[in-house]
Amino acid sequence: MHIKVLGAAACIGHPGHTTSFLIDEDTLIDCGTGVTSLRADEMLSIRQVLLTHSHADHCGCLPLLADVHASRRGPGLTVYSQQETLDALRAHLFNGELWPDYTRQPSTEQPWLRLQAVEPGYALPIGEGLATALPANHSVPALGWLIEGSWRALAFSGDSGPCPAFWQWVSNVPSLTDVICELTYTDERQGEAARQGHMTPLLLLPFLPLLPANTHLWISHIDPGCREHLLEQLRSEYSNGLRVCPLREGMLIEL
Ligand SMILES: Nc1ncnc2c1ncn2[C@@H]1O[C@@H]2COP(=O)(O)O[C@H]2[C@H]1O
Repeated sequence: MHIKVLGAAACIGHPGHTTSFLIDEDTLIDCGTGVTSLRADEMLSIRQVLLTHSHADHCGCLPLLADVHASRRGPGLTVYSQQETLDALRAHLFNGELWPDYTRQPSTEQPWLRLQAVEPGYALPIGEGLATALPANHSVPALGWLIEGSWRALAFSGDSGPCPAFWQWVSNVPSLTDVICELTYTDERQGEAARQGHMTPLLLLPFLPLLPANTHLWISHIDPGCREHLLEQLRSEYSNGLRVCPLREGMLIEL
């Protein structure tokens, strides 16, 4: 299995795209603006979206992706997320006003967009691997996702402030080699991080010793105003063998 980073930024603005990762050819984690770099035929190959939460930087391109399937008579998509997130999609995106209700078109029995409610622990076979919903702690209901390939496993925190249940979970995955963790603000902005359900280096620090020493820690969702300072802060506060790198669009992670 391979995971291609289509978007990992907190905001748009060239060259940044918001969160979207493509797993093999048919599965997306989140549907931020990163998905717009795919060709239409690649979009038609996507069959499922593992959605972390309802904020627009993570689901804002879902109406347009569903429209590619509808207008080109594609196979349609299934979105997996918590019930609250799916309710928000129905109420605010696919409501017939902001966008056609593709959860009921062309028919309620076989719509272009199918919504499947999941909770942490729900496991879904994808390709030769497994995707499992993980707990998260954000300003709206949110999930992380664990992706287990044949040999290696990657955990994604989604947007989340401190969430001990997430870190306990991933530290018990024997094949874990990679963690993508959001780190939005520097320590000086801990107040905003707490209000919005985001991480700073100091908030992340207590969880890092739970990871195997050679884990790759990829940082996503960095506020563009504090990128270099934030990475310096993390490296100066934690220098204990973890390989820490900012996640970049276009990167491929093999599992
Ligand atoms: N009080 C607030 N709570 C949550 N998000 C906020 C608030 N004020 C501003 N925001 C912004 O809204 C964004 C929603 O998505 P994010 O959580 O990625 O980042 C959040 C902030 O950039």
